[in-house]
Amino acid sequence: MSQEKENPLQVVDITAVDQKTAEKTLEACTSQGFLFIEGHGISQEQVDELFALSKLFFQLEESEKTKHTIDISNHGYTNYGGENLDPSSQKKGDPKEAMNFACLDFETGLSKKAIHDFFHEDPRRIQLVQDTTKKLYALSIKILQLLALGLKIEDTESCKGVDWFTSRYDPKKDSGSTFRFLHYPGQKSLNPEAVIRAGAHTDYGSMTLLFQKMHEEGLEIYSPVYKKWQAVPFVAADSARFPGEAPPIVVNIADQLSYWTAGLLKSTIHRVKFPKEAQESGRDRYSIVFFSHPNDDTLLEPVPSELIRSIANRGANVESTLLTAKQHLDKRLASTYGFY
Ligand SMILES: O=C(O)CCC(=O)C(=O)O
Ligand SMILES: [Fe+2]
Repeated sequence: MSQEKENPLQVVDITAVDQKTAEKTLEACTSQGFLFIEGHGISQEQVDELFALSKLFFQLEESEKTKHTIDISNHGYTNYGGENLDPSSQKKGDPKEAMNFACLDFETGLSKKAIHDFFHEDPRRIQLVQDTTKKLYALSIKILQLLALGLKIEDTESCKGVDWFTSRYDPKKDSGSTFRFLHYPGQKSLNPEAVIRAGAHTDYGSMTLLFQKMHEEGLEIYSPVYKKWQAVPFVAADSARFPGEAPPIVVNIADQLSYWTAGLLKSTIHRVKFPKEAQESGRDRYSIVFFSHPNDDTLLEPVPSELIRSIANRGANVESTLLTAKQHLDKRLASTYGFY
């Protein structure tokens, strides 16, 4: 009998940027707001190295890790309880730690800010971070092109429809994009039903890409389709079709793509819990995440598309005044970390 867990999400092969792939991607983003992508071209070897690097970093002494504590630009290390993703219903912060690389320059793949010494101790570490950052940026650009094709965004004087999103993604200009290592320590003694590892939230950027590992599940979405919590399983790589490639990457729509599309694309609520198996094994969860954001000065206005005009009057952001990407991010970070 198959051991495979049920998967409520579509797995889309994004090798080709064409209308067929665009429509499949759009369909997933307008229903669950979450999907898996394969044909992404990132190797298993690279992902294994990333998880090994992340584990090594989190094994450092607390006093070492806190040398680069998270700052107002969302760059640096945050330890247990430092971040509260659901401040309205949780008093305490989340039981997790994270290392963020923010203020990214996508031509170099480096942060414009200082990075913890650990990543410079061996040049291979920083090269791995840089190379991955550039690849994840390129992948998010590809997905944005697919979404623009799926939405049939119209050409304007200044920009072709297919480039509407990506023209707001100048690699040198400031953005809220962040590359992040996450660690949720296993806690055998806790009641799995009661313990949330990352509180319910939507993401703040335009989309998020996420790597997770086998036997370290815990991510759940509040399905806009089924109106209930659904577990996101680990999906193994299809090595016959994609030799050497890492497993399918989880992609989710975040707030800014929802604003841009008057709510047509779903910025789905999600959280991380201790599943029963993790409770029994006491196993930690490691995940690696890329939050893709447009440039700070981008206005979150509806995109020029008939599909969006036809729903604009019932969209999610109809009553709100238009924000820029940076205004939106600052608002969300302020409540997450208790800034200001
Ligand atoms: O670790 C995960 O699976 C989810 C992380 C997450 O949702 C976030 O950091 O926004
Ligand atoms: Fe998230």
